[in-house]
Amino acid sequence: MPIEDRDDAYLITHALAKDTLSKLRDVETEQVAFRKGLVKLGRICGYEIIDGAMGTEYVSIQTPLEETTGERVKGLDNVVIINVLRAATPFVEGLLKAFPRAKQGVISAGRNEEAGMNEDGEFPITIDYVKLPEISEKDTVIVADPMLATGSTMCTVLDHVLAEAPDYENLFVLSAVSAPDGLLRVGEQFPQADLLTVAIDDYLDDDGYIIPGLGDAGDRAFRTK
Ligand SMILES: O=P(O)(O)OC[C@H]1O[C@H](OP(=O)(O)OP(=O)(O)O)[C@H](O)[C@@H]1O
Ligand SMILES: O=c1cc[nH]c(=O)[nH]1
Ligand SMILES: [Mg+2]
Repeated sequence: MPIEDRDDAYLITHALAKDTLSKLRDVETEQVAFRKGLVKLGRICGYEIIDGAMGTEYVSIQTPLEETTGERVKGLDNVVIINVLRAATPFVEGLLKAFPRAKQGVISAGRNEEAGMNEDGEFPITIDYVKLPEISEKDTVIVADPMLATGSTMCTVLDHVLAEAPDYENLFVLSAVSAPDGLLRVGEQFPQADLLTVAIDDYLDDDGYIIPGLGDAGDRAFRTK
């Protein structure tokens, strides 16, 4: 079973996903390998979403020799992927290999780390840019961000995504590494979303970093520190 149902999330358990995430965690993995790893992980997660959540339908196929029955993934033309800048950019590049015809939305969201976490364990989030495609009831929406820490970013992003359609249900939140606090926060505020992740880590440190995590995904992919 490639996707395992846990109480707080669905775990993507494909062996290559675990292998790729382990390379991403390694402090010795430098920028290029880190970015490529995020692309690869996005592709694997995309394939797993297709396999575990979308299913196939039978279609009639004419081979060069005779007519037969084949299978086609259902709903591949009705996928929306939301890229949460900045760390999700390489992750989304990988997802697009699985969903090449997806409509894409972009939301630039950043944690105000200087302000720090408030007493409820939330960061103030600055949103600089929002450009979303029209989302229809038929669409499967995947909001991708490799890191789900306190969940402050994802909750703010989902507020924007669902502004026009608050009851929208065909919704996946996809991350590579999640902290229990973030899963809890997003799960409570957006019970209609299915939370998908490759790993649920142990806890958040005092600066809101996931432990053991993989460090700062944006900084490692973009070499900003
Ligand atoms: O769950 P949260 O506590 O909100 O943390 C997760 C967010 O933090 C990181 O982004 P960051 O703010 O570092 O911006 P960046 O992607 O530009 O590096 C990460 O990419 C998530 O978007
Ligand atoms: O551990 C963390 C937490 C937030 N953002 C990251 O990139 N890493
Ligand atoms: Mg971010």
